[in-house]
Amino acid sequence: MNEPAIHAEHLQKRYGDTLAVADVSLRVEPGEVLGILGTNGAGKTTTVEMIAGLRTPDSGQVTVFGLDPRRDRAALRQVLGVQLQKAQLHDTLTVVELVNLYRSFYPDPRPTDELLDLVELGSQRRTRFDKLSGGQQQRLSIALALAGRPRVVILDELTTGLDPRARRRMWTSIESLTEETVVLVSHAMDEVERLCDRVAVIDAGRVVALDTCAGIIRRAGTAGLEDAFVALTGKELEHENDEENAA
Ligand SMILES: Nc1ncnc2c1ncn2[C@@H]1O[C@H](COP(=O)(O)OP(=O)(O)OP(=O)(O)O)[C@@H](O)[C@H]1O
Repeated sequence: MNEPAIHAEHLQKRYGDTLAVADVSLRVEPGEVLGILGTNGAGKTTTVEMIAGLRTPDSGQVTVFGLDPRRDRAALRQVLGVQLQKAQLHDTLTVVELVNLYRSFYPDPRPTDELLDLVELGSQRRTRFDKLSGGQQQRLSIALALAGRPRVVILDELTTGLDPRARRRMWTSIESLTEETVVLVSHAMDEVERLCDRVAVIDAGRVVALDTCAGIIRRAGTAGLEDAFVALTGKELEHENDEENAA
């Protein structure tokens, strides 16, 4: 079998008394789009932060194309792009300055215009980061995650806070990433069903299902992914975009 893009085995992470990640094992194949689906506080962000080397697991192992995210930091930076929920960027730099700053970290970066087009920020190129809307800031952070042509991209809450049109356009952009391995943290069923080859359902820090959407639905014996999620976790997902989508 080929080397996996991501191989996580029995990851565990605690914050004080909170067991954020109890036991997460995942294998993501190169080129695959894996969704991580779970309710608030399920442990999704902590899981991807351990994959990205931003947090050290208390126990367990993770590799990204064979690299240890903590030990092989410099090498990992060349293969992994991360967009986290809250981007912390230099507020006073403009969109194009930030894009070019990030491009400068890599030997063969994507062209500036390609990045701006991908997230539809071409007309905001001279706007300072702190003058962008929340959705624009989020789109910029996705462009920055893709600047170095990473082999693996982690996107945490790709479209949360985006309006319905921006959401659909972002999906189209992600669908154009055919070479990359993508880990997409989400609590939106429609997003996961459209974009992901397989889905890991995480509940209370554990993987309770890891399969294609169709496989998860079949095993749960439900009509759709949403009902399967409820059957697996006993919890409902929030629907922050529903009202907007109906508009
Ligand atoms: N830095 C931290 N310090 C203390 N507790 C934390 C910290 N980060 C997360 N937690 C707790 O760990 C648990 C898992 O959090 P995590 O952010 O990984 O979940 P999540 O599934 O990404 O949630 P969300 O969908 O709300 O982003 C939660 O109970 C959260 O409150």
